[in-house]
Amino acid sequence: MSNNTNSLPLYEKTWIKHKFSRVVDSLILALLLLLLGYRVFSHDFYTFPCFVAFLCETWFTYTWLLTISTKWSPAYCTTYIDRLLQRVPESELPPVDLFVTTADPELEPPIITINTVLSLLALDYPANKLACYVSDDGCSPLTFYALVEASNFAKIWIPFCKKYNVLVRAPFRYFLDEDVANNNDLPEFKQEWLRMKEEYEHLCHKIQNATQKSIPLTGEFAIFSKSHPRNHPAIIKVICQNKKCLSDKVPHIIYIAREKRPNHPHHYKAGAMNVLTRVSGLMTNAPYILNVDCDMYMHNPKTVLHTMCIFLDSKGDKEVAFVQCPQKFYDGIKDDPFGNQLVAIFLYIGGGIGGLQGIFYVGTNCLHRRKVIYGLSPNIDDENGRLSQMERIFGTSKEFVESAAHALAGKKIFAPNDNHINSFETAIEVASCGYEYDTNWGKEVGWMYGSTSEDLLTGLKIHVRGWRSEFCTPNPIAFMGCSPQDYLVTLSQQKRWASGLLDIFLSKHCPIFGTLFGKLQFRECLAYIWITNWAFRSIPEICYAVLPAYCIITNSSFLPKELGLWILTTLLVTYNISTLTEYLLTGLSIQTWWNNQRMARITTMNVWFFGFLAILFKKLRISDTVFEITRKEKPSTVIENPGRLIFNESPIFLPGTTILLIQLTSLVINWFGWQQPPIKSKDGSGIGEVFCSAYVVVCYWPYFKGLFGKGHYGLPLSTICKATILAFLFVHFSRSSIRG
Ligand SMILES: O=c1ccn([C@@H]2O[C@H](COP(=O)(O)OP(=O)(O)O[C@H]3O[C@H](CO)[C@@H](O)[C@H](O)[C@H]3O)[C@@H](O)[C@H]2O)c(=O)[nH]1
Ligand SMILES: [Mn+2]
Repeated sequence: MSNNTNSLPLYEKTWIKHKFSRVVDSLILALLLLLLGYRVFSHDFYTFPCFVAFLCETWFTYTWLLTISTKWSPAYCTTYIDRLLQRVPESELPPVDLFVTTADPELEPPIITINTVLSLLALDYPANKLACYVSDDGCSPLTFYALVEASNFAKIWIPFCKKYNVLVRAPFRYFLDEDVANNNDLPEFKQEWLRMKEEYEHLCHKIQNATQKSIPLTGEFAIFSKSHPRNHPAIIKVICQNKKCLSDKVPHIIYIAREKRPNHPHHYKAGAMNVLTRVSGLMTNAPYILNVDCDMYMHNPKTVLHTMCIFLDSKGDKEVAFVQCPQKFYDGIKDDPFGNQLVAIFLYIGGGIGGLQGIFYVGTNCLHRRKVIYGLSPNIDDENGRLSQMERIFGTSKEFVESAAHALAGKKIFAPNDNHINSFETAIEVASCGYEYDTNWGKEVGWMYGSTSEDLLTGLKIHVRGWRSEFCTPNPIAFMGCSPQDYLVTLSQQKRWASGLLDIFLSKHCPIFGTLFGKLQFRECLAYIWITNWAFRSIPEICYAVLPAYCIITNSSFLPKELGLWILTTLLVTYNISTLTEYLLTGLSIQTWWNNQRMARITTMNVWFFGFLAILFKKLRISDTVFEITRKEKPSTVIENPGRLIFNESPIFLPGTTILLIQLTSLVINWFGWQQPPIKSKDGSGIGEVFCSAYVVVCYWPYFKGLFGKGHYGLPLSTICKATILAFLFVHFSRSSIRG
């Protein structure tokens, strides 16, 4: 029997053949190609609007090719924890270091961060195998205070969770559901539940008080008195130490604020991750690293066991570099009005990439092998050649180089002991801002520098070395997080992503080189191109959106005639039916589908366009890109009109407003018949152009409401004025272009 179970795999990967969606996707591709062919051979190919339309449609075809290649062969993993636990005794489960990053106590309230930490500490995994490292880029005594208090609460919270097998181990979510207490039959449960709730409220209260009154900077906190968030020495504090190394106590908790000095680039999150990697390397040096952003919490306490099934399976051992888990967002606004819940994209694109060389690393909710982070390639156990150069690669700390050598060799060395945890001096050294000079940190080892999408770049470099990755989707979902609750936050996030991704495409890390000179598989490369080209998409979409208006104003036509028009119509209908079916099959509403379609258009033409400009300016050395941290809402904040777009003076609203005004002008011109006579009698604009223009207006309906909205729901007058001038110029130049 036991022999039998020992030979069973710990995880299985199944490829799904969605016949229907493959047929529909191919049909769309065929229609796109037909349309292009039709245009090339039609007599008006060389008119300006038709030629522009042709260029845009060529781009759409290219994007569609990338899309279907990416989602063609989705695969999902099933993991068997029971087999794992039979095969590997608890005492032999590998240690895991848990990394949490936080950067600003205002934008990321400490109460959110400690909930993340608590959910991780209470994992279903032996506590003596875990160590939680929190990086605080804000160097805030408040965050430190909150962690100290949370570690005290953890002493009762963890046993409670494990005793009653609690599912949601982030208290702020757990206590939302009052029914939990009422539905449980155990008499002592209710009492303990009430006590726990009281203790948690007490904890929140203390943190709240500390936020308002500011903490006296004496004793443990004295060190913060001399610190400024951007100018301070490294601060490392062991908040909690599992001294006796017991499997049912609170894991180690270590607070780290890396050194920061003005004029020293700190590389945002990637820099923080590298400091965490080095400090943990000195202290516990676990062979696996789980990293979670402070705005996510562990929703399935068995997640680490699930991912271990993949890592420890004999197949996965030499090839799987990291295991990425999906996330969902809590408190999403009904019908996803800003298109930021990313449900369908995670399922269809995420699953699709999972079926290729492996899912992308998305920066959070992911377990890495430490040795891969240290630059190891697959199927190589110990790169002896490297050892001589270790100092050049990893920096001058002897202790760290030694620990890295252990990690690379995959030796099961450490029972972490007090000496390691207390090796402060070296820890401070590796957390200093000058430590990385002349080393390979951020270039070949650790998290990669140079893009604000450090996550994708880091994963890409790993794939280029020939590693695979897996998508682990346990049920219930592994992680939950908070998505931006208002539109302005969504904007800054999307802009950072689009620019960071394009930055990768235009750098020496371009995925195409990865396939030509590295081990990046061809279709995986296409998937990377698909994502890193987001910002480029803005240009053809903007052109395509203003074309109908241009045609109405100049009384010309960009739509193909006769058969061509049929092809285009069938194309649009098929595309919309196919995306709608995907949404319905996922259990999403029609309204969600429409909101997502509309926001995709708005986001592409505005936010991604600004992402494109940001990279253009970076390349021209006019300005550099920065990592703008997204604001996380406090758990109880209520927004009065959550689904509605809000606006401010930012130029990011200018393109959208201009596009909308251009359409409205052209519709008015058409209505009153103020067009010029067409150059050739039968080639004027017609009902088709009017329909397209009206469609753009419908997509921009939130902006339309913004024209008349009040307060932050209204577009600022200055933006409307600038957009009016731009729209006027557009009409003027369109008209003179045909006269000239
Ligand atoms: O200088 C910095 C900036 C950010 N962070 C942390 O980075 C994480 C992500 O920042 P957030 O503002 O939440 O950005 P998101 O857009 O939500 O993050 C997504 O996109 C990022 C790349 O743009 C990835 O790093 C993230 O993992 C991914 O969740 C947070 O924990 C921050 O505390 C730092 O530690 N230092
Ligand atoms: Mn986030």
